[in-house]
This record gives sequence, C-alpha cells and structure tokens, in this order.
Amino acid sequence: MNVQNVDYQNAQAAQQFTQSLRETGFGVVRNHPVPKALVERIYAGWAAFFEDEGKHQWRFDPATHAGFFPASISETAKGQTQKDLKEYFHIYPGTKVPDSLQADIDEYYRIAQEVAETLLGWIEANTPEDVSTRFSESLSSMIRDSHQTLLRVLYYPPFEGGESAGAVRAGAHEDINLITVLPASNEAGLEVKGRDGQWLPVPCDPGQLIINVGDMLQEASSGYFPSTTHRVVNPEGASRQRARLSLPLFLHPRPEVTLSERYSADGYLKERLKELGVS
Ligand SMILES: O=C(O)CCC(=O)C(=O)O
Ligand SMILES: [Fe+2]
Repeated sequence: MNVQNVDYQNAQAAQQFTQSLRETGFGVVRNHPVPKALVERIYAGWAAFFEDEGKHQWRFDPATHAGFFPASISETAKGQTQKDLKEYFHIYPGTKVPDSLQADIDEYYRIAQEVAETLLGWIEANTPEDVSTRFSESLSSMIRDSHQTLLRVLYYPPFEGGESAGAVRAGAHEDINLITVLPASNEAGLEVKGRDGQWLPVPCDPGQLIINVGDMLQEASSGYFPSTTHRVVNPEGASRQRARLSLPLFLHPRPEVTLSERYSADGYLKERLKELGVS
C-alpha cells in the first residue's frame, strides 16, 4: 500500500491525489497553501493552553459541543474499552477561544476549509461517472458555508506513568465526516490500516498536509472511496516525555445535504455520535 505524496502545484496532482484516496483512504500533499509557520505558531500557543489549568474555564458547552474537552470525558473509540489519552478543544464557525489564539486559529480554519473545497473538486473530477452521478450535489458545495465543519485542536499529554494499562493516544477508528484535512503533527504516531490488515505509519514531515476519507464520503460514493481505519500509537523512548499536537479539520456537509438513499448528513452524524457516547 502506498500513501502518495502529491505536489499540490503539479498538473497531475488532482488525479494522483484521488488515486491515493481510492487505494488507501489517505493522501499526503506538499506545496499547499497552508503556511507552515502558522501551524507551528498554533502548536506552540495551544501547547501552552493545554498545559495551564486555566483551560478548565473553557469547558465545552453541552448545547453546542464547542470548547475544551478534558481527558476525563474525551472519546472512547468505537469498540474500544479505554478512553483515548487525549484532550481537545472543538471549534466551529464563530467559536471563541482565548484572545491570543483567536486570529491564528480563525486563519487556519479559513485556509484549510478553502483547501478542502479544492480537494473535493479534485476528487469529484476524478470519480467515475457512475459513482459521481449519485452525488446529490457537488462535493465541494456540500461543505460550503457549513456550520458543522469542526476544527479539533488535539493535545496528547506527555506520559507520566499513571496511565491505565492498555490505554492509547487514539484507538483505531474511522472519521465520521466527508474528508479530514490535518497538517503533519509535531510528533509521529499516526498509523493507517492497509487492506492486508497491516498498520503503516503515515509520513509526518513538517509542512505536509494529510487528508483522509471519512465515512460520509464512503457512504456517498457507495464504498468507492474507503473510509480507512487509523489510530495514534503511544511513543517510545524520549518522545514519551513530549506532548503531541494535531489539528484535524473534519469537513461536514450542511445538515440537510442528502448523502445517500438512506441518510441525510444530519441523520448520519446523530447516529454515529450516539455510538461514540458523546451525545
Ligand atoms: O492526531 C492525529 O494525528 C489524528 C487524530 C484523529 O484521527 C482524530 O482526531 O480523528
Ligand atoms: Fe481520525
């Protein structure tokens, strides 16, 4: 299995990228419009946020699910028994974050959303017609002006020794949404499950963007694009003492968008959140 590393500026990029998604559920893109310096500033600023007890004042609002989710209530991946070793902050359009972090995170949300629209255009243009005729509207318009698209600032704390046996940074799971866009993390650990069942590390060179197919694109494409299982493994050696940050943008269609004969985007999301135990 080969997760392609695609040059965003290359004339063949759209075709190469879509082929990688089709074959592996994942693609890696370089030379893209998300500034590396912006991502680095966000990682540094948010590491300080999560390392300060003041974060508890930003606890999420149960009505909107925006805000800080402490490790004690964060997700348990479907089919796992232990909670993931992570905490995160959920940002939707208009979500307030600490003043010093607001401008950069808004900028990242805006640029990543634009890149996602372009990538969805690439995917659609390279999808066989018998599959794409079943899309209820263009993939890029499904996410345009959507208030459901979720930016998750993720913090995996350094290991301190008190973690419960068997707990992992992120248990094996699939994403619910259409596609996920995330910049390379500051630390390794993300792995993708190949068709042969083998786990493979996803390359994480600084400055690259990683994109994966979520369940909603799998559903809308009748399985043509596979929503691939992935996980974040625990570090070994010196990197156990280091926190890991990541910044996935989960692209969600507007709630009323028809995904398939069985599901609207909203109906699908509600069903899946119930399974995760977070709604
Ligand atoms: O932290 C990562 O690299 C991936 C996170 C992830 O898969 C998720 O939050 O759904
Ligand atoms: Fe994920």
